[in-house]
Amino acid sequence: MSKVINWTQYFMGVAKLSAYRSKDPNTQVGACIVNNDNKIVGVGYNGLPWGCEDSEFPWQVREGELYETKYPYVVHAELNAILNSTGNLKGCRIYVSLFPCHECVKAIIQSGISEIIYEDDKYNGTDSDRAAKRMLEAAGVKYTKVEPFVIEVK
Ligand SMILES: Nc1ccn([C@H]2C[C@H](O)[C@@H](COP(=O)(O)O)O2)c(=O)n1
Ligand SMILES: [Zn+2]
Repeated sequence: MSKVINWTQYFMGVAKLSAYRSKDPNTQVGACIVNNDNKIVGVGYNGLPWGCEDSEFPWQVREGELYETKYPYVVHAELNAILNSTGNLKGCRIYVSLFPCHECVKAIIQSGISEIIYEDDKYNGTDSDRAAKRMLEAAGVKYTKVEPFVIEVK
């Protein structure tokens, strides 16, 4: 019999596939926004803004001057998905491979997205993560962790 995946696996699968487009050598993140009709209305991954060549900007992590790291330049997956989206996001869900940072959470709340579904939370307990959850709880935006899944093809 053919394998059928559920909606969560499907949309998280799209988010994770999108992550493979990221040039970040350390952390690839993907996001997929879905409306109440289960239609995909935006996808994104972490990458540089338009016109900023991957080969001309740094990809280093936290050592040295901020200017020489990736952090001031990278657009996060969730923000890219919001910016790439079509139409009103009120009541939509966002599927992300990694729990959003505090900056993306601000954009998620302001865009009207009402639920976050995520798989990884490697920054759990950091100040950014705690601030993100504090804002989500105040704003009444739900967040749900799902277990990673593997599709077996026979
Ligand atoms: N929810 C998230 C968290 C992080 N990102 C991006 C930003 C960077 O490209 C990378 C994190 O870098 P690290 O310090 O883990 O090497 O992931 C995102 O898009 N969404
Ligand atoms: Zn972020």
